Amino acid sequence: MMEVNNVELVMSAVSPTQYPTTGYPEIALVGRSNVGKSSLTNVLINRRSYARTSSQPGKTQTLNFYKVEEDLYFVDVPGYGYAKVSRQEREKWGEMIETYLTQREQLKGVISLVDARHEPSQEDVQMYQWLSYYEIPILVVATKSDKIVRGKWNKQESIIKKKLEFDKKDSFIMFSAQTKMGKEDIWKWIETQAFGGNEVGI
Ligand SMILES: Nc1nc2c(ncn2[C@@H]2O[C@H](COP(=O)(O)OP(=O)(O)OP(=O)(O)O)[C@@H](O)[C@H]2O)c(=O)[nH]1
Ligand SMILES: [Mg+2]
Repeated sequence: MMEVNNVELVMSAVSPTQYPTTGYPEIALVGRSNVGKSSLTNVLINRRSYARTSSQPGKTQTLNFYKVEEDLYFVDVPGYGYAKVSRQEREKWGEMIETYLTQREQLKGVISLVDARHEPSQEDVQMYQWLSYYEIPILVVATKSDKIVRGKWNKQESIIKKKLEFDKKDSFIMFSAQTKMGKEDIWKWIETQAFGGNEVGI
């Protein structure tokens, strides 16, 4: 697992002209508002509260590029499914992330977060199907697993995979930002996508 000492939020971007130009591989995090994207980012980079987490959904409004060492970027994508934004804002959001996800050469994979407790929403399914269509490597992370008893993890995994029409070529990991369960496996997936399996930075 990559040992992270240095992280920097280098850019909050809304358009391609603002994306970083260093050329490092990028891993994006997507999921509905409040699902735990910022919390996962913080666990991966060993910070308690580097990426802003909030109990108020819809806090993150831009593509946030976190530079991890001189190796890669995590891109925190603003959450979908936040009801209180206007249709116009939603359309703008859609355009921003569609442009990023379909046109960014440096993008090596997407971590799609779902809530471990629930069947994925229609928007979760749409996002997963959409990423599949563009042949983007996907890791589905079922987060907040600390909120369900261990005995139900397998059942929840089946429910989530069935609803998403999960493809075997993708990966699935149960995670908790509270217990950090799944962190090492998520790092392994990231390193494989970003560097073809060669560990760096240790
Ligand atoms: N128990 C538990 N709570 C979590 C976990 N992950 C996130 N949370 C909580 O869920 C809330 C939302 O987490 P964030 O990480 O801010 O969610 P986000 O997806 O970044 O939300 P937006 O930026 O609004 O899209 C916060 O109160 C977190 O503390 C987890 O694994 N377990
Ligand atoms: Mg966030």
